[in-house]
Amino acid sequence: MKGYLCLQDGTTFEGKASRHFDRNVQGEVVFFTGMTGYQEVLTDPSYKGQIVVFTYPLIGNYGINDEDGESEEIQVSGVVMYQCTDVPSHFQARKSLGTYLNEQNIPYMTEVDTREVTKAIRAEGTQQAALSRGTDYLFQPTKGHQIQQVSGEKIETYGEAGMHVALIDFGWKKSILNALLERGVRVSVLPFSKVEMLDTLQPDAIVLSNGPGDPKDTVDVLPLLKKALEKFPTFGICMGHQVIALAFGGDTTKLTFGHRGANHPVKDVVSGKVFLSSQNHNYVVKEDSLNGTPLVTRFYNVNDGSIEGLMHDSKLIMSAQFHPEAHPGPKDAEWLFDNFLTLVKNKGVKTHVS
Ligand SMILES: NC(=O)CC[C@H](N)C(=O)O
Repeated sequence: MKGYLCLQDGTTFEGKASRHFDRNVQGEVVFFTGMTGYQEVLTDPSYKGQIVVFTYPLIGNYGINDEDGESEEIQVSGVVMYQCTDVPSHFQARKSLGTYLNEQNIPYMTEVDTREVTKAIRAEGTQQAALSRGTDYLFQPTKGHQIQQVSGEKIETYGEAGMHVALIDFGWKKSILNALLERGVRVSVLPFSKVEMLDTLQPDAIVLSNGPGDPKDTVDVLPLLKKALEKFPTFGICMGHQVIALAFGGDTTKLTFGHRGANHPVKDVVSGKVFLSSQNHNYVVKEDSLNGTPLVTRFYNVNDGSIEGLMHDSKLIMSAQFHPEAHPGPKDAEWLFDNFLTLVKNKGVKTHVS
């Protein structure tokens, strides 16, 4: 059966529709360039509501396992691939990717020229798109604020003892929690709408999580958050990084087409080193908006020069636009967790160098 990926600019792509192609889905269309990591991408809450195009031509070859989910369920609205294998091969594989998508009623398309789709997105920018049975899909107005859809409602605690970190939940990935637990940290996951609870929790440090949609959706909590940032050592990851910039009076803007993949080079201006990073974002901090704020740029993207991380000029506040927790992608930036936790332990103030 035929299916169509319809972009809002009128371009359409034909492909083969999956078994559960019985409802049209609309979402922002984005492309991910990693060769592996599809399970992590599909379950990462930062992808909430998006239609993901995998540019690598063969997806699903190691199946779906019990370990790699970043949350309990698939978060994307639809998936577009060139080829999706029905016969996975891996000792941990529990089911095929197609079965997993069908079980959760997520429509997907195969036999799509994903290179052509990617070229269209690169030329015209990230936009709304639909998976539809026909080419005449009628676009609906979009409803914002995806963070509310993925952020939890109550405080959850993990780990027994050790330094206490509050993980502010904008839609956290399991790998961020794991990176902290592996380092002997006790974690309280705190919904972003309950930031005022930090005064009761009195953590040793806070980590601001990743999350879906526009970082400006957090505007209501920014004044409270800024007070917390000035009080507790803070590390912001992806949306958390963007929120730190906004809280201190910086600004964010949307890239024409975001960074999503496992090999984005980032330069650390402190060490002069370049490393590869895992990325998934549409928005970036505007460099000129940092003038007059206490934030300075620590990391740059080597490809397009955009800001990849910040540090505060006098407090222990640091951030990364990329994903040091990886999953998917290289672990080359994992040292940032060690760096941050060591600085917290040593009450590091000015130096952010490991
Ligand atoms: N992974 C994230 O936290 C993404 C942040 C934000 N939603 C963006 O697209 O830029």
